[in-house]
Amino acid sequence: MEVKARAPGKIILAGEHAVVHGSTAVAASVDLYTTASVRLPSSSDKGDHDLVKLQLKDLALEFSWPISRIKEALGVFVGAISTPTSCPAECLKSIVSLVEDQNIPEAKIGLASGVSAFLWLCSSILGFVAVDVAITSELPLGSGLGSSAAFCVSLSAALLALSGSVNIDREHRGWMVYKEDELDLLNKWAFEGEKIIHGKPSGIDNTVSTYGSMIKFKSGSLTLIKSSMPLKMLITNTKVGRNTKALVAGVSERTIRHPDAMNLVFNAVNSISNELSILIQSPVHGEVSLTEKEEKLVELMEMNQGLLQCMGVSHASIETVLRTSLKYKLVSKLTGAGGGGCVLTLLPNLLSGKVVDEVVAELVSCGFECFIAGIGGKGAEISFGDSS
Ligand SMILES: Nc1ncnc2c1ncn2[C@@H]1O[C@H](COP(=O)(O)OP(=O)(O)OP(=O)(O)O)[C@@H](O)[C@H]1O
Ligand SMILES: C[C@@](O)(CCO)CC(=O)[O-]
Ligand SMILES: [Mg+2]
Repeated sequence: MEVKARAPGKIILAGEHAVVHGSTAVAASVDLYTTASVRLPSSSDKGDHDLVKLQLKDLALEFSWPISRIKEALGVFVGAISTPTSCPAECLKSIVSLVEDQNIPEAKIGLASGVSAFLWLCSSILGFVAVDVAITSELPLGSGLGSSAAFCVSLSAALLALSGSVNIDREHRGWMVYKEDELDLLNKWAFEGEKIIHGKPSGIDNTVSTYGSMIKFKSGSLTLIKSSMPLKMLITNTKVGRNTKALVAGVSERTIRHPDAMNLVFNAVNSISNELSILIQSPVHGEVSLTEKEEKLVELMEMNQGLLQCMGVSHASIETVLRTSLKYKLVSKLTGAGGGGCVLTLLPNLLSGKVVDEVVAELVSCGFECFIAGIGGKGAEISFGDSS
């Protein structure tokens, strides 16, 4: 039996990092997906019926463990748990040793946390059974577009579909969406995977990947929102690698050193996110009103970027994108954890295509990659049998 699940990445319009410390943030899904195909091999599949296998297709990597090895390492901690549960520290140690068995090449060692999250989700949701999982992704990994969340959401969605713990029409062909209670369950499992990858996630990335659309998020709760103005964002990937867990930990350490100052920074971000959410939802009355709203949005993005610099998560490559876009009177802010990764630039409604081409050409000449993705679309979906 085989099931596929796909889950989108995201951009954060305002509030990254501060959201980990209780501030409001605003995020939207992007139409770039991670897909997990999960198959339970039958006893006639020679050699595979006693293995747990993970294939990362885009990276041409494959990992596998005999079920007996996983059971021996994790048996005391897990086995088809019906409610989303955090991986205990002792269990994580055993998972790390299972991952070490696989000798991941040093250049790709960042994948170890994703493989660990896989082992926790797979053995907790399905128990100790042979399974063949293949992952493909349209998202750049570790670049601020929520690749870790899309990985955890797509994987958990497919595993839940096979576990029998969700009510779903297995005869339906094509993509379908879980019902609300099941989406909540999926989101909670994905959050447990994110904890293994991010350390201390706020939950915003897995939430927007699960539900899609655009959300306002604060202290674990979401409000779906809808922008009344077109939001065209140029996404520039600086291609500077970074790791969200380390950046989140760095902000927490700065907060311990300067609690009063940092709490004021987080409060300022909270106000920016709330103002941004009201601004984008309020009605637009003609072109003048749209231009005015864009000017306010640009100012909020600029202020948020300044506060992210205060938190210590900007980077020389991000500053280059800011300076380059500013030459064309365009404003940018980092998105996601920063430290490199992706930057958003608002493309106002009346901006000419010629200017967009020029700014893109200059950013590309710096070695960056630029693209425009659709935002605020679908969340997680699953499919049994053939789908495209
Ligand atoms: N398709 C995938 N296959 C395997 N592992 C993945 C995949 N996507 C993400 N990961 C795991 O997530 C890690 C990247 O997560 P990280 O949180 O650092 O970046 P991100 O999620 O892309 O950005 P942000 O958290 O800022 O939005 C990878 O190093 C890997 O461990
Ligand atoms: C940096 C952060 O705020 C967003 C990463 O996309 C971390 C989190 O909220 O889990
Ligand atoms: Mg992440």
